[in-house]
Amino acid sequence: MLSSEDKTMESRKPVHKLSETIHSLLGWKSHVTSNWVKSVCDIMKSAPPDGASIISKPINGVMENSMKKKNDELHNSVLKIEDEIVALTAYINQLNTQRRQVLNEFLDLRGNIRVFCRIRPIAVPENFGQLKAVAALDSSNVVLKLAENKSKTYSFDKVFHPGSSQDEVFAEVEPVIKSALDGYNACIFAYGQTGTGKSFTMEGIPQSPGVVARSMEAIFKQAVDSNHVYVFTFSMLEIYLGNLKDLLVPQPTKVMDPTPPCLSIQTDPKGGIDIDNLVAIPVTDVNQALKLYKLGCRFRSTASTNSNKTSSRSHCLIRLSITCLDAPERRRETNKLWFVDLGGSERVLKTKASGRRLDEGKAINLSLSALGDVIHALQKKNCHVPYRNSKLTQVLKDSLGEDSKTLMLVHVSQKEEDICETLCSLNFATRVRSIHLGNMDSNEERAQKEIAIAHMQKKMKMIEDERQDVRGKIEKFNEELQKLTGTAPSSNDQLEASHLLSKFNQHNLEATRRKTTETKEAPLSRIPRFMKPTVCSTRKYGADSQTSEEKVKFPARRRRPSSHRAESVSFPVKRRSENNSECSISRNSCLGDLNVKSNADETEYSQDATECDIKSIIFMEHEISSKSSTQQKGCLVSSDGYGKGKKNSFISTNFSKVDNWLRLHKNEPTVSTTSQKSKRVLAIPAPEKKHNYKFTKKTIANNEKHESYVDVLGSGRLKQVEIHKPPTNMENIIDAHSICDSKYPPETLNGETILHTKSLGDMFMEESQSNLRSPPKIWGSCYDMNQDGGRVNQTFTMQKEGRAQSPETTFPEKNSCCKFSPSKISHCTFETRDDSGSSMSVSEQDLQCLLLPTEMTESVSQQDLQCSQFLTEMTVSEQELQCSQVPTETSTYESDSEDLDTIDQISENSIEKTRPRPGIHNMRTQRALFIDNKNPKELIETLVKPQQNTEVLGICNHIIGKVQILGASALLASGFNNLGLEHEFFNGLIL
Ligand SMILES: Nc1ncnc2c1ncn2[C@@H]1O[C@H](COP(=O)(O)OP(=O)(O)OP(=O)(O)O)[C@@H](O)[C@H]1O
Repeated sequence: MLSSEDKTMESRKPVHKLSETIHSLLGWKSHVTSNWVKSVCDIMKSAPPDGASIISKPINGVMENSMKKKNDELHNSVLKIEDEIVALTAYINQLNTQRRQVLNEFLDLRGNIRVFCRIRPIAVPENFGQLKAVAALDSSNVVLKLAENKSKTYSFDKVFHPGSSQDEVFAEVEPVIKSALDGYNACIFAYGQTGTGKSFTMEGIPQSPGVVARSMEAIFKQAVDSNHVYVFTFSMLEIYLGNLKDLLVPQPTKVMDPTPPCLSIQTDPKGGIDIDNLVAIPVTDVNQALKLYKLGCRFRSTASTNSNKTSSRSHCLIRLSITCLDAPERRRETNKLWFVDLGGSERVLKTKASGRRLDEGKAINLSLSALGDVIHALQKKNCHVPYRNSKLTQVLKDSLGEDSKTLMLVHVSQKEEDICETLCSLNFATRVRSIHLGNMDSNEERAQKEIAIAHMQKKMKMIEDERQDVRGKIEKFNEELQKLTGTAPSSNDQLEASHLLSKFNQHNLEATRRKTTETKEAPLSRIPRFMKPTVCSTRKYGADSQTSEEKVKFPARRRRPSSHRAESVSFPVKRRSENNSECSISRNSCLGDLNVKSNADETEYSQDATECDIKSIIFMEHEISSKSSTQQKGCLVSSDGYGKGKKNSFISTNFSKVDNWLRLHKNEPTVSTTSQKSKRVLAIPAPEKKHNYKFTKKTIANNEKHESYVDVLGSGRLKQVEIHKPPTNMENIIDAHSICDSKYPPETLNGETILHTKSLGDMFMEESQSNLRSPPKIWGSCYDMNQDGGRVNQTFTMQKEGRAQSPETTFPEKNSCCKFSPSKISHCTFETRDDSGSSMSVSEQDLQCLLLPTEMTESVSQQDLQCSQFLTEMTVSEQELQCSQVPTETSTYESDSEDLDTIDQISENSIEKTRPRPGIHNMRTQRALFIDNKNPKELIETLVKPQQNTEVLGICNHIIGKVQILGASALLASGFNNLGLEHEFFNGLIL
């Protein structure tokens, strides 16, 4: 039997021995023509890989030589092309370096800060009766007609007349974009009076995109064209009323929405500026960048003013971070390119702005003046530059100085009525321009500079043409190479790119890891108290700063509705089209119909961008791009998609902020109250469970005051009680002093005052010694425990006046007894929420309330109260506990202020010192203990010395009797009668 391998060999045999077969054929059949032999050889040559070995085996000397020759030729030509490509690549690199040098020289000559002036055209309806105050003299001079025979000329690097197109503007902006790719920090900003076309220049209109869109396109194209691999991240923020706002994060529109984390400006030791918490999204191509830009624009705050129907009420800043690891000649490994659409300067008198519009205008003017101061200081080469005077200059600090390229586009209006603003803008722009050019330059020097600049421009053009030529040649050679070898030329690039990407990812990952380890929080227990986060700081810095433990314990607080939000109403945007309305709206709302929540003087804007909007751009794009990115050089961020498979660490790191926020948005804290308005709380004790309680504070219902201190039993030690908004549906009476057991004086454990609460049984007993009168429908008790000790810290007594509503709130009328064990009484958490409708949360399982009979009135006597089996340390079964559900709805008996007064009173005075207001305090105490005791002193005495009360003896004896019965029963049950003791013995015990 032949094995499968042998069979394969057998099947290959004829092909392997084809040359020998031909030999033999030639010998045997001399009539076979040489043509036939040639054709057979051709077939062999074109045979599939299996036949490759045949080629290597020469048929004869001639064929061997010709084959070798051909192979060599092929090999040589491949080598030659490869050499050419290498040489051309080296040349193109040389040209790149030259171009970079020339560009820098050019920009240096022009100045690190270049200033362009753009004159806004007057629209036809506006044109009527308008005189033109500004005109472009030539491509670099502008004339301002101040009076009939007085005018002033201003010089700028470039002047765009009213008819200039967006293309023309961008052509002048492009060198700065190139500088950004060369590793320089760059900043392009639009300045000018409101309504002069800043947003038109930067953002553009759909038919004619602005500088931002064009720059994005150019930068991605140049990145692909270059021989380097770049990684880009996109961020967008606005400075509104002096505050930074991330435009890529949905802003809260509802009261319940969580507040996004605060953006804060950080300076690194090298002077670099970073914005903490600003979302930076990696973008791999221009489409992603533009989609994010569009999304951010939707979030911008705009409003209708007298000067502009869609006036920007903030400064909008777009940041493109560029990282390139394989280009040591670049200025920086990571640099930033800023696009800034400044808010329009406006004269309040003219715009007649008031309210919020006025505030916005003032904030804009202030920051613009701070920008002017910075520029002035830079111009004067002052040692102190006042960057810190505004958020705008702080953010742009490292992009405005010496080592960066700045381009300012000043916008002016032609209208005569705007002449003052135009004059201010032109003066400001001239001041900016003079930073580098210097006012001291003579005309001759300036002329020389202009010649040098022109020369540089020529040189740059030549280099650029040459580069294009060389690039064309390289492409041709690559195609030839592809034909010869059958391999794609980009494979090397891809390999290189993926290598660089992994390097970049590693770099980022390490940086992130370093950052996290540096900032890793020490365990809270080890941190000094003053360093621990406060509620405010936790709220300010968002949920991120909370430990997971904290998150579990204290669900994120909901935003307290600010007054203006509370006033917000929804109405269609179209109705607000009048100029100078007091409503700021998102940019998108100008385009489409939105549910804008706004009001007069309302500057909050509804943003309709949802989670989906962001995810669709951020995540979907990355999913898509991950497939296409391998095709591109310079567009290298890949991902396996959101939430599945292996994720690109870099992306995941960068997305985490968005994702966290979105998660935060989703996981709104759910209020787990069991005592919502109409919900009932089980009074029957829940099966005991092991709790890991760590309640350290109680929130006790009350009104505005936030905290009060209760000095318990005059011990001098304060127990902190936090007070929030009152639950309107429940009364809480805290009579800590009334339930503290005098037998066990308070002690301190871990700095906390520990109250040995009087057991409920004791209280019950005591109360029964007094005249029972008008017992409340509900009363209950709860206490909290520390995780470890199970110590009772505090006891609350709740009660309800009036009739219980529940049919379950029945109690045996005759035999009105209540059996319970304090040991079964578990924990109770009182929790009020300031904005959630004053709910009170009482843990269902933890709260064990004792319900007294509904019909229990003054007529209830001591005999009726057959509270016979009261055993403080015994667990009483659920059946024994004749308790039922307690409705939490309670009537408002006393005003909240009264509650507060009482608490205050308690806090101020120890029990001994207390001079409670007769009435309220008295009533409380009485209600707490179900007794009618006119004098609180008497009450205390009753508590402290119950034995002195003669009536007490009766009930005590009664209880003792019951205990004896129980004891005897226990003895019987455990078989003591077997010892020979007679029934009389047990009866004697009982009686
Ligand atoms: N060069 C221009 N060509 C055509 N229309 C223009 C031009 N410049 C501005 N406009 C138009 O003028 C109006 C106001 O422009 P824009 O909103 O850009 O001003 P702005 O300076 O950004 O104002 P603000 O500072 O209040 O935001 C827009 O309708 C815009 O389309």
